[in-house]
Amino acid sequence: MAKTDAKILIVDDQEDILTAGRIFLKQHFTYVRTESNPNRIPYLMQNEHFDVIMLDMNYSVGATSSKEGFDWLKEILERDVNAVVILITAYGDVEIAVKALKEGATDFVLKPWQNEKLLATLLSATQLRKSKNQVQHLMARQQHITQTIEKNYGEFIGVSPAMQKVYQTIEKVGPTDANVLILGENGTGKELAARALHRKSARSTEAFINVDLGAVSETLFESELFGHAKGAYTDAKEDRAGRFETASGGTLFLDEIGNLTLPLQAKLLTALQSRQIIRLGTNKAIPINIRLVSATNMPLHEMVGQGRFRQDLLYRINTVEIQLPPLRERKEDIKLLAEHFLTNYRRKYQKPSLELEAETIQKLTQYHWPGNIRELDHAIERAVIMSDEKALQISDFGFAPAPVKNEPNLDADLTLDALEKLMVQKMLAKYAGNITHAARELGITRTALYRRIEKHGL
Ligand SMILES: Nc1ncnc2c1ncn2[C@@H]1O[C@H](COP(=O)(O)OP(=O)(O)OP(=O)(O)O)[C@@H](O)[C@H]1O
Repeated sequence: MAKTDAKILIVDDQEDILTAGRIFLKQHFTYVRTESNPNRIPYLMQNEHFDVIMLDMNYSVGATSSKEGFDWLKEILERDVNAVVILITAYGDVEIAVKALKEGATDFVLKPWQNEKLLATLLSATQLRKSKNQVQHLMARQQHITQTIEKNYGEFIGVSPAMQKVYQTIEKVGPTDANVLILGENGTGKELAARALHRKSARSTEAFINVDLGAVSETLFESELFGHAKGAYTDAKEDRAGRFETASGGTLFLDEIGNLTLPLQAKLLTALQSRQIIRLGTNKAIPINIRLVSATNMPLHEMVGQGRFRQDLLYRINTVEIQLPPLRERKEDIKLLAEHFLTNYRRKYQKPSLELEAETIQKLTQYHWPGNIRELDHAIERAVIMSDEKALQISDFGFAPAPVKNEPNLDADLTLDALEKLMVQKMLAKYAGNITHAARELGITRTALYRRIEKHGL
């Protein structure tokens, strides 16, 4: 049988125990080290990573209190919180074994041991160590990913009075657990605001989970939000937690909440009211502890009047409302934002000396920015790519979309690309720049639509 790849340390003052352990375990594990002097434990741990440490409880002649063993257990766990320690106890020391488990030991073996039992205990201990290592690795990776995302969703830029008000509200509301509804057109920074609220909260070290409700289909809604058990439906190949569960302890950001149909609004409301969810295909209620932040570009209050949005759901999600102003209503921020994006893209595209001239800034300020800050961001990126000059010219932007006047003449020499551009323009005009609706009618995702807007310079 192949040996298990693991490093085992046995600490015991009885040489016969060490010899027996070494001879037996070396047949099953790649590395076994024995030590009769517990005082060498710190040195050994400093120099080697052990997957499992087997630890005797008594070292002084005649000692039976196990005090030394408990002290060493504590010391080992202080040096490595993920250490997997198996205690070696004398027959009849059940109370001591139970106390040791409570203090962080993983398991115990009785002296003299039966080889088969010892092997089974050590195999599950090495498995546990492997899982602990994986968890640690995943946590480190998640932290790294979170930091990267936070960097992309960095600082808020803007000095306008409207934005000052937004900052003040975020400062006040962030640290509370209040449910917040963020309203504003596409690209005004709603997700940025939601992330800022999370960062300011006591939950900031926990997850920030984002659900784009505009992109979740009616059939997958429950599975996506509440999770499912294996076999709950054809494609449910394994048990899976939903976004509510994953966000537990942290913040759940429900983007595009105005796009939910009435039946789905009812399901969402039930989960929010009861503060628990039931995974699809099970009947066990799982308590959830989330801070809810929602966002939409739809006029939710009007929609309540029209019977398109449930009033009780609105009350549940809007303890505090934050209204993000469109960019055209805070023109004083355009210059700052443009310069901010220019700094980023100068670096990215290695054009360090590119400048924005006063005349270009003035033109940018006059434009109405239907796609708001996201549009400005993309416009600057495109202009930086296109520019051959020292300063960005307004012609590098080309952002004013030509209105779609006539239906395309399909008999004319129209390329597939030109046709795609026309379709995108038409849908954007039809839905007054509402990306979610235009994307839905085109049958593509919002990201895919943004890519096409970018591609065709719309
Ligand atoms: N005040 C701001 N300062 C700097 N960057 C901003 C600001 N507001 C928004 N942005 C940037 O603009 C882009 C769009 O912002 P965000 O995704 O938060 O908008 P949104 O309102 O959630 O959009 P949508 O409704 O389309 O989902 C992001 O890259 C974001 O970092």
